Amino acid sequence: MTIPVPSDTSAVASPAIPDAAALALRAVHRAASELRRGTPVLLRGGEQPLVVAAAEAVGARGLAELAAAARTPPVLLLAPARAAAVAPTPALRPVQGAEASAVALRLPPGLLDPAALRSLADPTAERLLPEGTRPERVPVPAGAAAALALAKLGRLLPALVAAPAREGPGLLRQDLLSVEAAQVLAYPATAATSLRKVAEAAVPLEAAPDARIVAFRAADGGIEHLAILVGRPEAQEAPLARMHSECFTGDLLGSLRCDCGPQLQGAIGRMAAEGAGVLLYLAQEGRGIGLVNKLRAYALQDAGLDTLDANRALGWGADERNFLVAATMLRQLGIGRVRLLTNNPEKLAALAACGIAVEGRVAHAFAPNGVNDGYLETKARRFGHLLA
Ligand SMILES: Nc1nc2c(ncn2[C@@H]2O[C@H](COP(=O)(O)OP(=O)(O)OP(=O)(O)O)[C@@H](O)[C@H]2O)c(=O)[nH]1
Ligand SMILES: [Zn+2]
Repeated sequence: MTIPVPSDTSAVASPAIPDAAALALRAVHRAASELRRGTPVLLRGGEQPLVVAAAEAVGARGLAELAAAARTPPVLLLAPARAAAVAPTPALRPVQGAEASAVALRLPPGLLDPAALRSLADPTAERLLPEGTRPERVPVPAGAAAALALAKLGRLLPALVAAPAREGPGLLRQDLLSVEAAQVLAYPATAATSLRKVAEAAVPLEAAPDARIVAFRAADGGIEHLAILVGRPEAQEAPLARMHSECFTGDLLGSLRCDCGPQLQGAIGRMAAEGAGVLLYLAQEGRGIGLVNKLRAYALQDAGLDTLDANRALGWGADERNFLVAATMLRQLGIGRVRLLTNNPEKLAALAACGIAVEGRVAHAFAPNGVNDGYLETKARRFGHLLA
């Protein structure tokens, strides 16, 4: 029996990326998974390693492992916006550089418990703290910014228990995974540039019978990003393109809270009408915060915050997406110039900054549906979205 060889081997071959980059991606991806399991990890880079665990995931066992590896009692690391809600007192000293993006709080013994940590981390899980147990601000340890970044890569709330690690063989016996702070900070760019085509097939769509899907995977082994090609966009001078961030609720369920469903279908329909286009379906649910955190943000929006303040209250930025992913995919598809379907000026600037020539913007606004009116109004007023 002969095994058929695909005619386009670029669809299956995965050119090697430099060893150091591959090892860095592996180390960071593993460490983020450990945090999701409630296991502590070691962050190296400062004068002494920091042992950290995710506040929303750590249980009694993880806290005991952390204590065994720590030189001092742990502190709680939070993003500044969340810390302002938990401990509204001035910082002890002005903070500078990367550490300005984190706040450290001393944890009174009563709060070093999984349920208390979860409620300190998560504004949607808040419960009253016992009288006199308000956490107090302390100096931020080196590596705090990388610790918060690692939790975010694991799509966890940026809230961690952290302590300087003990030196010596005792630490090795703990068998904790270790990762470099610099590798964590470089991860989004390293992962984006490591994307490679891993599969390709024709998938005729109701609105676009001549459609293909090309799947791209990063060397970290994480979730794939998809390109939906209508016709042959690579043969056009500057084809229609859309960078569409995944929205489980809007794209799949038809949620009325956002405009993603109509934007997705509308983009494909428009590309079919023009005869060609490329829609990049990016695994960046919730503007990069993940579905679980988007649901938390929705709960905060139901309590009165808008979409931007809800992200910040959870400790995230307003928009955590990285569009280098999209530029890498376009380049591998042989598309260097595009007309971008979007209302978001940040997307135009971000794609251009990654080396794709953005020849113009094609407006992509849909009428409010009675539920998403406030959301669309916030996008225009606070994100600068263009309405036409
Ligand atoms: N965090 C958060 N994400 C949301 C919310 N509503 C929708 N999203 C996410 O926002 C993303 C949709 O953004 P896009 O449509 O790609 O882009 P955009 O920034 O709105 O710009 P356009 O190109 O004009 O649509 C999806 O990942 C949604 O899951 C929300 O209230 N909070
Ligand atoms: Zn949506």
